[in-house]
Amino acid sequence: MIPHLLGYFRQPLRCYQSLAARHGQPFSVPFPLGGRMAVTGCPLHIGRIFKGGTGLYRSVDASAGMFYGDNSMLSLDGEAHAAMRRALMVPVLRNPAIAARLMREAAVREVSGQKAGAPFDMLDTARSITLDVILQTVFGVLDDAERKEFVQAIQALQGSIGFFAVFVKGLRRDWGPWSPWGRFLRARGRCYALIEGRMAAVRAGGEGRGDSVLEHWLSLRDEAGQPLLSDGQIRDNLLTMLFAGHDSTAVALAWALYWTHREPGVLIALLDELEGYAQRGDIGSLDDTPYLDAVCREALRVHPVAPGVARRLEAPLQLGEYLVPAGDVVMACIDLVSHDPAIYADPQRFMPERFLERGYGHSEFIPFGGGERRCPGAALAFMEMRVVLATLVCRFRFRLLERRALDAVWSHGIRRPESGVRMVLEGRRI
Ligand code: HEM
Repeated sequence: MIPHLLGYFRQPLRCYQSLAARHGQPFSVPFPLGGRMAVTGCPLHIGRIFKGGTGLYRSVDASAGMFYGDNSMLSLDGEAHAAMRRALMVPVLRNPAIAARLMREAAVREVSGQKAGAPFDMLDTARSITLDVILQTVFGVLDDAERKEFVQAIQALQGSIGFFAVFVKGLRRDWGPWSPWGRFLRARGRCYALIEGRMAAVRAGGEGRGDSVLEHWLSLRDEAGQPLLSDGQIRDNLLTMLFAGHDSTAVALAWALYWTHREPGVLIALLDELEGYAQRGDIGSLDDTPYLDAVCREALRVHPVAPGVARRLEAPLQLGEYLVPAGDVVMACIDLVSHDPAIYADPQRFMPERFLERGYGHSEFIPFGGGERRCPGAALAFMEMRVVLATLVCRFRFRLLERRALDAVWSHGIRRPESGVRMVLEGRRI
């Protein structure tokens, strides 16, 4: 178990490729939270995993609620999960035109604050942009003081999640504010207090722009005219959105900007396609930009934010010749399928054109997972990648400081570029 875990955490892709070469797919490894896990990057198996119905799976970690709150869609299973998703699945992009405008403004504001000629970390900049966007999407407009408080509270919560507490349940105990779990609980309490304050303000004064996720959830009613969601359900799921909704998008954006500036041909082709957007600045010019889409898809393919998505089985599941027993975990391995040379020729190379030359199936391109737990923020995240990337390359000239191949390292439960993507702002294009 230990050598597997060490190899996995250092280089998940290499570890899984060597196990797949030795044992075929799916192959089985010990699962840190109990039992074994059948891992597969075969599109046929992945399709089968994603087709499994509501009753087939339960959470891989029964105590997930300890992190996100018991009402979070991340903590629920089976029918309770399906019902919560039905209630909560407002299109996060309720008004795409407004969302795109705020994404563009957030991108310009953040980068305009950089000093020309001084090195900066593009991942940090992307995080500020995506945090701003998700806060405005979830809560509507916040004043500067409120925004600052939310940003500090979310960053403190993120910084408080210890690596070991994720995998060692015994460490999830409150031994005071200096203990790892105690620090986490207090940081989460601060976020709860801010969210509850915002809910009260919206209720009391109708504060808000009218199109925020919070306002929508507060307005939902059941057949008897009673609120559909309790305060606890709204609070836990708002925190889930804030948490799940910014870091992963920032990482994907940072990788897209890294490759765009590492491969000069990619930047040239992108600027060529985006000429209309650069001249007019209207979001409508981004409606038909296949190369921009392909760059974003390729960044998600080469560097999946999560190595795979896992489900614990309630009933046995046949994957090829292997019957995975109930109680074990199955993983649709994003890393393996994204780097399968039979699907993506020369998989280590960043080649956006591959997405122009052919389409990829739902089980071949899975950066957002699939089935009933597919990422509910996928449309928002993809749109944000497109708008922010297009805006930054059209408005600003950047130089990449580290041209070497960057590894991905674990951070706060996802993987990010090891040194954050160091860049220099060389000037403005427009
Ligand atoms: C590039 C950015 C993003 C990537 C790569 C990403 C990826 C993922 C993946 C792989 C999953 C697991 C899916 C599964 O189990 O099949 C997931 C779940 C989730 N994501 Fe995202 N995500 C991104 C952005 C977002 C955003 C912007 C939001 C919120 C607005 C969000 C909210 C969530 C939530 C709430 C879940 C849990 C869904 C459930 O368990 O039912 N994500 N995401």
